[in-house]
This record gives sequence, C-alpha cells and structure tokens, in this order.
Amino acid sequence: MRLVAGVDSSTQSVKIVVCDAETGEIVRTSRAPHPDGTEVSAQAWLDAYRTATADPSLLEGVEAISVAGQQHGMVTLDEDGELVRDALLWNDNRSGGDAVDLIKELGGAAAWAEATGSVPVASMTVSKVRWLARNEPDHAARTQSVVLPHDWLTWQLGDRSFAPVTDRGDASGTLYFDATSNEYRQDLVRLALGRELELPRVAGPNEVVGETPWGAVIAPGTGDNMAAALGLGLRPGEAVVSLGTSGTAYVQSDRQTHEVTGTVSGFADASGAYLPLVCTLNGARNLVATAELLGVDLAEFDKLAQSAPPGSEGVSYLPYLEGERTPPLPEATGQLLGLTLKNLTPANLARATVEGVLWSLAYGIEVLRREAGDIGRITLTGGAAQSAAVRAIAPAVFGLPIAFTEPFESVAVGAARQAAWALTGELPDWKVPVLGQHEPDEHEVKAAGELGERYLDLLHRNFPQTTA
Ligand SMILES: Nc1ncnc2c1ncn2[C@@H]1O[C@H](COP(=O)(O)OP(=O)(O)O)[C@@H](O)[C@H]1O
Ligand SMILES: O=C(CO)[C@@H](O)[C@H](O)COP(=O)(O)O
Repeated sequence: MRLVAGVDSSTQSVKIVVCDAETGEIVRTSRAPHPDGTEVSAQAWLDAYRTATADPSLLEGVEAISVAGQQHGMVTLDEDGELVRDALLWNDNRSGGDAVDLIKELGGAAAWAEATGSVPVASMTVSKVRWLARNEPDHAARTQSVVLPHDWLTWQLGDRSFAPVTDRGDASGTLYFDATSNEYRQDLVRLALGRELELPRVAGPNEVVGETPWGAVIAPGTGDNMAAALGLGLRPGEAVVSLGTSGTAYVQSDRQTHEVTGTVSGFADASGAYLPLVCTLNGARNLVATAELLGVDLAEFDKLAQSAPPGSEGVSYLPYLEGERTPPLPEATGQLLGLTLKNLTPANLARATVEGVLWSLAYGIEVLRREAGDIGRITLTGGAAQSAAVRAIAPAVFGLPIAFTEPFESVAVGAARQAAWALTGELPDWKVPVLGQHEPDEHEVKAAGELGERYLDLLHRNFPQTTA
C-alpha cells in the first residue's frame, strides 16, 4: 500500500489524514487546535502541525503530502522570509473600509468582478494589504512578499528548500490574481500597497513542488474549500455546503463567474476549473453559541431543534455574531426577532438558529444558481454537517435533496487526493462515504419559500443598506 497525507490547516484546528493512495482508505488521523482569534502568528499553525505529527508513526511510510489551508489570510514576509507581523485571517473584519475604498478606486464592483471574478470584502487578501499600507507603514515597508496560509505551511514542510509556491485555487482568493489568464495583477497590488510585491509562483494542479526533509513529495496544496471539493469528488450540477467556522456553498464550473454584487466569488478550483463560492462568516459557531446559551450539549441541541416546527413559530435568527461578509455587513451584529410569550421556547430558539444559519447560505445559493447553473443536490460537510438537526432541516430551507457523509474530513482527504495525484501522475478515484440523503417534500419546499421571504424582508428592514 502506498501512503499519502493530507493536511487541513483551517481556522480552528489542523487535521491530518493518511490515506491509501489508490483507494483513499483512511488509515491514520490526527489533529491539534489552533489559537482563537482573527489575528494569529503563522508560527502557531506550524506548531499545531508539529503537535499533531509528534508521534512519528503518523507519517511513517508516507510518500507524498499536501497542505490545504483557510483561504485569504495575509502572511507578510520580509526580505529574509521571516514573518513581519501576525497573519490577518479571512474572518478579520478590520479591512472592511479598505475593501470599500478599493472598489471605488478601481471604478466600481463590476471592474473588480471583471478583473478577478470577485468583489473585495474585508476577507480578501487585497483588502488586508491595503489595511497594512494605511495603518502600519513600517510593517508595510518591511513586507517584501505576501503569501497565503497554505503557501507558508507548504514552504515550511519543505524546510524552505524551494521558493514559496501557491496554487490557482487559493491565488484566486487574493483578488490580485486573474484565474482566466492565470496571471497575477500586480497593478491591483500597486493599487492596494503603492508598489508591487514578490508573490509565490502558481504551481500546476498536480505538480511536485518539493520534498520534505524525510523524502516525501510535496504537492502544491490549495485553499480549504478547493480541497473539500476534491475530497468530495464534486461534480457539475451538485453543490457543497460547508458549515465550519465559515459557512460556504459552492459548485464546480468550467467557466469563471464575474458576479457584480459580490455574493458569489469567482474562485478557481484545484483541478484547473472554477469554484464559484458563497461564504458567510457565521457557520457552526452559532449552533455552539445557542447550545451554550440553552445550557445543553450539541446532541440535545439537535433534539430540541428538530422538535420545533418549520419556521420556528415565527422566531427568526439573523446569525451575524461576527459581523458578516455576504452580504457585506462587517459591523453587523446578530438579531433575534419575532419573539412572543408563546413562541419563546428553547426548541424554537434552537431551530431558528439552524434555520438562520442555513438561510444565510440559501440566499447565496439562489445567486449561485443564476450565475453557474442549476443545482440538483447539496452535500453537507464541515464540523456542523454532523448535526442531525442541520441534516434534517436543510432540505426544508434549501428545497433540495441533502446528502451527508460519515464523519469525514473532506478538506484533509482532498489534500491527500492531490498528494496522490502529484505522486502518481493520476488523479485517483476515491469513494466518498455517503451515509444518506434527505429529500425535501412538497410541504418543505413551500416552507422554504416562505422562510426565505421572511428572512429577506428582515434583512432589508434591519440592514437597509442591503436593499440599495
Ligand atoms: N454536531 C455538531 N453540531 C454543531 N457544530 C458542530 C458539531 N460538531 C462540530 N461542530 C462545530 O464545527 C466547528 C468545527 O468545524 P470545522 O469544519 O472543523 O471548522 P474549521 O475548518 O473552520 O476549523 C466547531 O465550531 C465545532 O464546535
Ligand atoms: O474565507 C473563506 C472562503 O472564501 C473561508 O471558507 C475560509 O477558507 C475558512 O474556512 P473554514 O475554516 O471555515 O473551513
């Protein structure tokens, strides 16, 4: 058996899987937590990786490795390749105003969508670069290069024996990369920073970019959502909804989208195609927060949520606990609305939380459908895909069949699949452990329409800027 490893260096933790390169069978796993917060030293990701791999038997016999990472984070390097400051992560909202400025300066949202496939929001690397230039001129002056979380960790795994590399998927989330021509847009870096940056070379999807000190092949790696698409074997006409720290919804496409409202980002994928994607800042943590508020564990939370009727008897939960990105409301806070003496129950509160989180993506999925074609089925992934309530309520909110898997680290497995591709030259066919599928019934589709209208109305009334 030839072994390959995949690393998922995501927001809350690092997860590692070791797989049979031919079948994808998972033979070993490990994980370690990341520090909390939206401003984190990249060194902490390497430390977590070292903790997770401290047992030498984990990577024994592994012939290839690949790192997938949280997208967009700004890792600043000086002329010696040392870290200039802590990384600003994708969910750090301080660059919200910078995104607005950059949109104006390039001539509007359509100009950005045309140039890069996406419209800047606080999350995008280009907005963080502008924030650095504006707020920390000394750090900006020392910054020779900006790389992404997965680029940096990949470079460290190779003991810095090659120049930093990235891949087309993660590069497309910087907003200074054009995934149609596969070229950087240094003019957009200049717009953000006032000068050009040294940027990592964009490796091919199954290129061998280097070797670890212990002799394993290193694959290019990619962004975490791109890796999950690989891990789940995403096919045209199907979507993935991921509920980790973020909420994401995406499809694979053979053409780049250029959606001007910024709801859908026109990212590239890790296979040479595209990955139009909707991302919210508020995924699984809403469920965890409400469960804590109710004083129950996640299993009990699931039971409560499923015991309430669709629509939560009028209780609505706008899940903007960490501000929001889609729609771009970096300063927003969460809202709990429609409460009465009769409906204020733990069950309605639990269900409304799930409905609010799912609805915030359903709203984006409608735009995704318009931009990238119809969607026949959604596969759930990310931490909260293990929630029975999410699985049961999703068909009612999306009005679509919902497939779910056994506990499955789709990002890490996707990275491992890429490693196998780099090792053997062939992208292997790996079986996805689909456990079941819930179909929406007619009543649920109707309920989805009503819930959608209620939430859109609440969004527009509470955040009038979204109606403009
Ligand atoms: N059954 C569950 N219900 C709801 N949330 C869950 C469940 N299991 C895990 N989570 C949450 O999912 C999140 C982790 O998901 P993950 O996809 O690993 O996140 P990330 O990739 O952003 O680090 C954590 O906030 C965790 O508490
Ligand atoms: O910013 C995005 C996508 O554009 C996020 O999806 C990050 O890539 C973080 O992912 P998770 O840690 O939530 O998996």
